[in-house]
Amino acid sequence: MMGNTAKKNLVILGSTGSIGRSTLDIVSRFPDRFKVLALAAGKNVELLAEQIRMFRPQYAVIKDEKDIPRLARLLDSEALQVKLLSGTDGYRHIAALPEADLLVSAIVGAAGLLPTYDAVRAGKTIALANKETLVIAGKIITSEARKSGASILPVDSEHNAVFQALQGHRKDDVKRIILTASGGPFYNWPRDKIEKASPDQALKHPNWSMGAKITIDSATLMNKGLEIIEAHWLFEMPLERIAVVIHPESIIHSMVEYIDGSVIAQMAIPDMRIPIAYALSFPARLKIDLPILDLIELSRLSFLPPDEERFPCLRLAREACARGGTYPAVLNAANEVAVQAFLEKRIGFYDIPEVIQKTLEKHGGEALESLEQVLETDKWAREVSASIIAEKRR
Ligand SMILES: NC(=O)C1=CN([C@@H]2O[C@H](COP(=O)(O)OP(=O)(O)OC[C@H]3O[C@@H](n4cnc5c(N)ncnc54)[C@H](OP(=O)(O)O)[C@@H]3O)[C@@H](O)[C@H]2O)C=CC1
Ligand SMILES: CC(=O)[C@@H](O)[C@H](O)COP(=O)(O)O
Ligand SMILES: [Mn+2]
Repeated sequence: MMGNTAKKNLVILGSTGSIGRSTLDIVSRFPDRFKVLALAAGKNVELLAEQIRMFRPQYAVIKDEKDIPRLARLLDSEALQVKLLSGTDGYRHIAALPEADLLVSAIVGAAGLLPTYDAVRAGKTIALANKETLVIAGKIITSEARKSGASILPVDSEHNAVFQALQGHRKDDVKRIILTASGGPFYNWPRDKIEKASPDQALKHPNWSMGAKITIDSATLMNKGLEIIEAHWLFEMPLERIAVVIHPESIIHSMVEYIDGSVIAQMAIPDMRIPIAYALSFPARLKIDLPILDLIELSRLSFLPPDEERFPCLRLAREACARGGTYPAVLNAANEVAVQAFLEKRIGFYDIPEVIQKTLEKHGGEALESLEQVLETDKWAREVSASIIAEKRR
């Protein structure tokens, strides 16, 4: 039982990533409020070792077992008290530790699904950054959360904004959710220029500093497509009542429109430590020393409609959500494969939506019944999209 003065025991999946590092920045500012129980990284052994030395968790997990000896060598004898685990079993073990109060789910991609699912089944509070989990298995995750009593607190800036704008209001009074999108680096580029965009250009997000995968998703607008599906599950909102507006300044992080015409927006500087702090401390707020939002200096905020002709991923995501069942899992897996291929310069920018569309066209589609089915669909879609890419390169 958490008292007012008890520290929250945190498990942080993806601690070496952009969200993980921002989370640890917040934790380091509030040593009286939070204790790091477990950390989990992918391959960044050096950074994980540094984090272990600094935060002294009881558990740490790395993806490959073969990296454990190198990780152990980087630790001093005191830090070596940590129990080192590896792989999916390790992530799943720490996700459901009985002594954990809150799990930060910040592994990128479908790899975050199983540990997040375990935390949900264990009835934990989950600060959810890993949107892919809800995209591919939203029905299963939300239904398990209802059964176990798990709370899912959104970290994704738009969903965190919507969550804030919903506080103190009646769900029945909501007319629409309006998600803002920066539009990415290419929102005002013509199609023929976007077509030749390089990974380096796509990785230059105008407002946010994030991991490579989500940054490319922002450039294609697939990020907003995934966020529509995420909002659909998180807020039980029908697809047709989730709108997207391009807002290049990323100051309004999203809005809720009510039946009386009131629109409640959450605004802040684009810094993920703000939504992370809110999720970590909800319903309280933490006093964080960050630059203020200076509206006079900003002077204007702008809004434009999204262009699905230049950014077809938005349409593909909406269609996959409308078709439902296993389609969003196919969309997500094909996107992960295509984004990786783009980053490795094996395909061009507009090959991303093409690969996703072709993969979706090959899919039969089933009603979503089980986690196993999600994993099988994910595997199938990865194989199909990889073969479409291989065929294109022949
Ligand atoms: N960054 C942001 O501002 C935002 C991110 N999100 C979401 O949060 C999640 C994380 O994003 P972000 O922090 O940017 O991503 P990063 O790429 O910066 O970090 C990803 C983290 O996941 C780990 N990881 C990668 N692959 C695997 C794997 N197969 N198994 C286990 N761990 C793995 C990485 O480990 P390592 O580096 O050690 O290999 C790293 O710790 C994504 O789902 C993203 O959509 C949502 C809103 C905003
Ligand atoms: C910070 C965050 O939540 C990201 O999802 C961000 O919103 C990406 O920016 P886009 O609006 O460009 O997708
Ligand atoms: Mn977002």
